[in-house]
Amino acid sequence: MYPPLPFLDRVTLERYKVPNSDLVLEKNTPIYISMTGMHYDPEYYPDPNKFDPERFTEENKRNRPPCIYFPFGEGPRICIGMRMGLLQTKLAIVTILRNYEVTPSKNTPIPMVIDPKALLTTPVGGGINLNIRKIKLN
Ligand code: HEM
Repeated sequence: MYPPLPFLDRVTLERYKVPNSDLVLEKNTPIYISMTGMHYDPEYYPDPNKFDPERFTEENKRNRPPCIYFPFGEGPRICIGMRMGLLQTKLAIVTILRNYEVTPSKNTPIPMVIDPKALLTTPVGGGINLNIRKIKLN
């Protein structure tokens, strides 16, 4: 749910009237799109701070409108390294979880508090404390 990059930036190439509103964006207006805001919008993600992997079943993904979950951006400038990023992340998680048990500690912030001054999505304090225990394989 937490996008590592919390927002996308764009610039209008021409004057644009936002449909169903009086808002007009002049040419060359910088636009910032909050991915964190979209990913935590209770209209699409009820109880957004709850850990609920069911949100990402194929059926639930299909039923959401586009651009409601887009951690790699969207459109012609979507992240070119998306597949590599997903692969690396899954490999890292599997490599850790096959050797270690990871559990919250008494110092784990739940929910995580995001540093409002950080450019990237970063917890306040710069990290998340967890208990890590090596799994003994027979
Ligand atoms: C979990 C990992 C990653 C995340 C969450 C991520 C996220 C993003 C996001 C949000 C954008 C902006 C897209 C937009 O404006 O619509 C972007 C752009 C980009 N990313 Fe990634 N990225 C990841 C990994 C990678 C990797 C592994 C590479 C290269 C090997 C990469 C290369 C790029 C490049 C070159 C762009 C600019 C694309 C353009 O402007 O045409 N990213 N990424």
